[in-house]
Amino acid sequence: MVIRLGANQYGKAEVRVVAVDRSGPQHSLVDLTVSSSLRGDFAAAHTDGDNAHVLATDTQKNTVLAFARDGVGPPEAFGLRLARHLAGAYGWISGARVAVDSHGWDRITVGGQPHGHAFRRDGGEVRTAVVTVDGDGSGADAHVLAGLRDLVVLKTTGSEFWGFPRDRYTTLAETRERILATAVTARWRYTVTDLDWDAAFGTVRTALLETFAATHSLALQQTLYAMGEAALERCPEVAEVRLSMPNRHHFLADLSAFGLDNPDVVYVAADRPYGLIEGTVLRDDVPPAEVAWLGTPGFC
Ligand SMILES: O=c1[nH]c(=O)c2[nH]c(=O)[nH]c2[nH]1
Repeated sequence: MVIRLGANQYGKAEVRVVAVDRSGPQHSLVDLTVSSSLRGDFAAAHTDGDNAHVLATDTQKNTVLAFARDGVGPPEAFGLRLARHLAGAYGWISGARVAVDSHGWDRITVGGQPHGHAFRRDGGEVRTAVVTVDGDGSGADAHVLAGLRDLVVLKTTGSEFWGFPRDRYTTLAETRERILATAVTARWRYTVTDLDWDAAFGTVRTALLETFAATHSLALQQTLYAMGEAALERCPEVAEVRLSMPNRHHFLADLSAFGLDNPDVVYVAADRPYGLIEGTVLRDDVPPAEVAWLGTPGFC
């Protein structure tokens, strides 16, 4: 029997970095959580404790902070800079993955005027980017995923669920009227590495939101597909969209014990369990790039 080291990667997870631009009277800030992972020949560190190939995770953290000194820009661009640098740092490093979560802040309004240096955290939604450089960081081997998570949406009508099979365990009533609510996690893969990242992100996010609202839903699965389809239609640089959408069930409350009817007014917002609807929508004329998704946990 031979025991050997299999796939491995290592890096610094969740470096929290806030970079402030004070160059004008209206300050701006970016608030990031950055995780780096390196792939390559690190066998000796595992088998012999030989750290000659180990770019310390502390160094990786410092690199994140140092790179933020020069301005950050969109998370995709920051991830590309970092991943290219890390992948090219030493010959034994064969690739780098950098994940960047961007936390939004809104300017506080005082007396109707946007304040220059006071901000309010803008809810739970997070913009995400994952850059993978497979190779020495020089170019064509880079992949960019953009995305978002915890985009919480709800519609009060335009959602039905019926026509599903019934067996001896089925109790769910068919419905032609229900609340549809979810917290969208989405990641999409670009076919390019040079793009107006903020504009493309805005296009896809708007496509997701508008389609959630506009689709008369017969199932969350149908809404998911329509959202992915709209993203691909509106952003030609996107090859595939992966979506994970928990069905945040809202059950009509039974008020009959109180002698009250309930004509679609009062709902119990259930916490768990929840349906979990996940899917990929993709162009079939673009080659897959599984390396872009390596290390991305869960469905997307
Ligand atoms: O949109 C839905 N899809 C399902 O698969 C499902 N299953 C369920 O119980 N409710 C729902 N709703």
